[in-house]
Amino acid sequence: MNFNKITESILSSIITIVGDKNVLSSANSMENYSHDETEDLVYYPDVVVKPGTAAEVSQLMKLCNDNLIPITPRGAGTGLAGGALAVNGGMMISMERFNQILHIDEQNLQATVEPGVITEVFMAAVAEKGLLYPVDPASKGSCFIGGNVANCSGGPRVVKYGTIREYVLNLEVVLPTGEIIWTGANTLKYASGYNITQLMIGSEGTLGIVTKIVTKLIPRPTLDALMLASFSSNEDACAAVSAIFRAGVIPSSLEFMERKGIEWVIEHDGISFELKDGIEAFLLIEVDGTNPDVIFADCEKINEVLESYNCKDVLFADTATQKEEIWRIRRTMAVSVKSNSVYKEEDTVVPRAALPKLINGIKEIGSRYGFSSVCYGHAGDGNLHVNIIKAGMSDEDWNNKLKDGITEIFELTVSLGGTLSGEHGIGLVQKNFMPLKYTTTHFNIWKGIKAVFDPNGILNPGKIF
Ligand SMILES: O=C(O)CC[C@@H](O)C(=O)O
Ligand SMILES: [Zn+2]
Repeated sequence: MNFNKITESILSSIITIVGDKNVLSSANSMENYSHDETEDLVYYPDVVVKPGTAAEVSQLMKLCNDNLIPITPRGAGTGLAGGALAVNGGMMISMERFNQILHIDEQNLQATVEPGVITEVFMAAVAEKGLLYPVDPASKGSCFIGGNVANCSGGPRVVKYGTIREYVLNLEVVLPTGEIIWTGANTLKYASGYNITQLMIGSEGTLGIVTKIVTKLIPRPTLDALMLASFSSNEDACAAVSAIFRAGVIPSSLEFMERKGIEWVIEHDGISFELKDGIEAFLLIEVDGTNPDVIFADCEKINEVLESYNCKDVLFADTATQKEEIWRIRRTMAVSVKSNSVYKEEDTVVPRAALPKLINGIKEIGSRYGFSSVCYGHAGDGNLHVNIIKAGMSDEDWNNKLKDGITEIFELTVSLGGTLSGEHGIGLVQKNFMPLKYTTTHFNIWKGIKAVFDPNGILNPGKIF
């Protein structure tokens, strides 16, 4: 695609639309927008623009569409697949000024929220009304709900409550042509033609820019119980996962952590936690609800399963502080791994009973290619975050051989019935692996959809496929 540069006259049109205080163009002022949380990739846009209304987004889109200027939509920049990087320069549209919770509708258990609201801020606002919005990725304290929509985010509670897909009812979207539409209806059911709302979710800013989100809310569970089970092997821990569901329990979280990940959290975050010798893997298991007898019975069932899968020890968190500490270990793991080592992160997902084969395969591939990995993630969803660590690998192997190792990891994932990303998206860094799973037919369908929404291909070019 041949894009045009932003001329002086286009720049002055941009300033007319949003005002000059909402336009950044010096390298210094754009530094924060030149990267996200994906490894060490840096791409500067030519200009960062911060509109405040859907009408302004519409005018910006029209301007870029008419002049063939690429647009990169941007949330909080916490993405892990390079989806918000301005790989073609051009205009970055930052949604940070869309930061209002517009309405919490307690009659219908719904809320209308702008995309630049921090996920945790939204969760807290609905919690005040006794309600739950359960989609809480590890970065909930800094990510935007709009970015969560774009990436189809999940987090630890997906196993019981589902991804953001289950919570978005309707979206206001600005299309690259400048048209503004509502994608569906504020209803719990939708059988009225192709579902554009669902198509937008996970489209990684390639089809339109979301300017309002209507979400479903649910009543808050009042009770929870948390346990941390330790195992002497990854395989035992992973094998116990599907057995917990077979025993009739759906935990509200079921997370896997390798020992090395916890060691790095302790080192990086100063968390005090006793790691016993011989323990290699952990399952963090939470159940929630409103009936203490049911929660107690669920914990008993889980305990029985854990015993039969060679669990070495189960720590029940007694107090809110202890629960918070255990969750902090899990939630800070991504940041700790990142600050400890150069890494490359994969987001493999398989049907959950295939987890033991996946983790064993990843380690076996690593030993053949000479890389180590730290794995953790949402075991209840069959979703493992595989952090491949550079330490111990030569620059040459890292640059030349690693790609083959990652290809093998994805081939294994696909052979186990899985796919490339469970919740981080494809963005820039995973797109070359897409043919390992998807055929020309899939690519043709995607390209056809893209052309209908974005005939000039200006919106987030170079992402997904
Ligand atoms: O929320 C994030 O930023 C991503 C890290 C996340 O996938 C995790 O499970 O730790
Ligand atoms: Zn995750």
